[in-house]
Parts: sequence; C-alpha cells; structure tokens
Amino acid sequence: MIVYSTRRGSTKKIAEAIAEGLGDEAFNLREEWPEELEDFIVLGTPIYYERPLPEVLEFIRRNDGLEGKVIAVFVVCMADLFGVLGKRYAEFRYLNLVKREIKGDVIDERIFRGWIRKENSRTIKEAYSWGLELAEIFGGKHLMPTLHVEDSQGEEEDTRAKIKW
Ligand SMILES: Cc1cc2nc3c(=O)[nH]c(=O)nc-3n(C[C@H](O)[C@H](O)[C@H](O)COP(=O)(O)O)c2cc1C
Repeated sequence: MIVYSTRRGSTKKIAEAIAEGLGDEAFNLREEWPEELEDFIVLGTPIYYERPLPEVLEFIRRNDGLEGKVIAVFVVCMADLFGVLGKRYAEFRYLNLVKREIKGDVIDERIFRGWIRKENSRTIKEAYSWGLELAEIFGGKHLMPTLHVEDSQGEEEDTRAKIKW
C-alpha cells in the first residue's frame, strides 16, 4: 500500500505512478486514512518550508512508528534544483525528518523532483519505474520472498516460511 499526502497535487500524481508500477492501492491522507495497514508501506510527502507535511508525521506516530512494518520512503521537493549539494541536502535532511519517526525497517528511499506549475513528466516516469522495482521485491501482496537453498542432504528446500522481516 502507498500512503501519502499533498498540498498541490504533485505528490498525488507521483504516488499514483508508483501505485501503477507496484500494482497496489494509494491512500491520500487528506481524504482517507487506511483502516488496516499492510506489512509493506510506501510512504510519501512533499516538503514545504523545509518540513514534511504534518499529517504524514502524524500518521507514523499514530501507528506506533510503523513498528514491525517494512517501509519505503519518498519525499517530493525542489531542492535538487540547486544541483548536487541541494540533492545531498534533501537526502540527508528531508528524508531523515521522515525516517527518524519510523521504528519499522526502511528498506528503500527516493527523492523526487516536484513541481509548482508544470508537471514534471520525467519524475512521473521515475516514480513508475520505482514502483516496478518495488514490485519485484514485494510483488503483489506477497511480502515473503521465495528463496530456495540446498539443505545438508543437497535437496532443495523452500525457506519461505522461515524468513521473517
Ligand atoms: C510554498 C512552498 C514552499 C516550498 N518549500 C520547499 C522547501 O522548503 N524545500 C524544497 O525542496 N521544496 C519546497 N517546495 C517545493 C515543493 O516541495 C514542490 O513544489 C512539491 O512538488 C509540492 O508537492 P505537492 O504538489 O504534492 O503539494 C515548496 C513549494 C511551495 C509552493
């Protein structure tokens, strides 16, 4: 599941592109809060005045820091307009402002270049590709990866049941 918020709609478009790639549902916190949380959550917020949106931080806090969940975080901002330094700044500061609230396992993160007026089609494509990438790991609703290992007798064993996140 994808959970996000937005003020002017760009994060909505980005979340929907991720959702399309991932083949999962996106929840806009301005409209509805999901009643039940899945084990894998893609969480996104734009940055306004150096801060993630408060409802996204509130969502994390109200759900016990998403403890026990596997999370991929994305932020939408314009800091990378200021070149490599801006991008680094966004990576360290903006992503950390979200990640430091999370008690679950953050397994992936992305910065997306947002926009103010003209939609950034490159960002939409990147978001869709990221969704596809995440689907490869967390395809459909199945969180458990299939891993085959040889046991001591040399027979293949399905270890799916043994892997815990
Ligand atoms: C009033 C305002 C303040 C913003 N502040 C920041 C900021 O502090 N850092 C940044 O990198 N981008 C900033 N941005 C850029 C937004 O993060 C970007 O436009 C984003 O795509 C907005 O997301 P939304 O359309 O989902 O609301 C700001 C944009 C606006 C309009």
